[in-house]
Amino acid sequence: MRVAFLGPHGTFCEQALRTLTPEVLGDALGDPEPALLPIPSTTAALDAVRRGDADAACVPVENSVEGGVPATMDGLVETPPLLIVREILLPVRFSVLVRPGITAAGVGSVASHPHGEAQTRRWIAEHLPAAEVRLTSSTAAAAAQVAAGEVDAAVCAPVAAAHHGLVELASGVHDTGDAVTRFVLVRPPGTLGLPAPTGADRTSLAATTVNHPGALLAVLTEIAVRGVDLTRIESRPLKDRRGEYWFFLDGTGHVAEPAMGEALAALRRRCTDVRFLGSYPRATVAGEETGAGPGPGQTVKDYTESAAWLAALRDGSGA
Ligand SMILES: O=C(O)C(=O)C[C@]1(C(=O)O)C=C[C@@H](O)C=C1
Repeated sequence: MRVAFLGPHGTFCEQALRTLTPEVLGDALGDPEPALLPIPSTTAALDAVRRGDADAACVPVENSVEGGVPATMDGLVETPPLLIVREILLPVRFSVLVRPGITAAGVGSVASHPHGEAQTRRWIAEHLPAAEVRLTSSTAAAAAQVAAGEVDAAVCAPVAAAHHGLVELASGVHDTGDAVTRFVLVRPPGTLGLPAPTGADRTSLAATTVNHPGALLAVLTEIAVRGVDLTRIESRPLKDRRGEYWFFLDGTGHVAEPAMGEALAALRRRCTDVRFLGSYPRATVAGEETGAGPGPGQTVKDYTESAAWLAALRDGSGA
């Protein structure tokens, strides 16, 4: 199997993918040791899976400082559908890499991925105020441009130095400590089925609805009344219908569980379009709280018991 990732070698995306153990990869993809395939953009990585040139892709979806990655969100709602089967949380720490012999005084230009630039903007303004800032398709692409002599410095992962023959001019240059980027592993639905529920899962979906007063509130209410803990909401324009949006919603729970299943069915009735993007084990970083549990009447046991009670009413055996 081949897993596409945002390349070239040395990206945070590659590091995230490499944190997955053979056991997890075997479980998620059916192959514990897939070949890793660097692809120059998130869009191209998702396209490669849709075309069958790759069997899965690892792509960045959001960063705790800069927010969602628009190209990934737009790519996830395209068709044919792709299924998120794992999420990976990677703490991100940036270095400034240069060709050997270059000093800060010799840096006239500095390059990074837009999310990398956003997380180091203050540092760059203070330490390289005269440098022209250039944006690249990934942080490692910036390192490759430095190696090729096209730009003087790259703001990227320290591991990119070894891949591109560069040296560290500065390390720990991020403006906010403890930044985390969330990546997802996607594959086509079908063959392997969904990841099994673990009891600590997340479900991702995208929904769009016609505009009327309270339309979004109604969507959120369907989720809230079933005790699903909403962990993210973000919107992207529909693009071909001005003023209409995809709402990207993440909530705790698995589609196989009654609360999430019922919430999805309700959204299907209420929304113009709903895309199920996947149910997969929830990742946490060290020391992170997992959030509040279900409220009164909202546990899986509560749902199962009330469904059994209703079934008995319907078949005449209960009252
Ligand atoms: O360019 C990379 O190295 C990536 O993996 C992409 C990405 C992102 O899209 O947020 C990942 C982590 C960092 O937040 C900066 C860039």
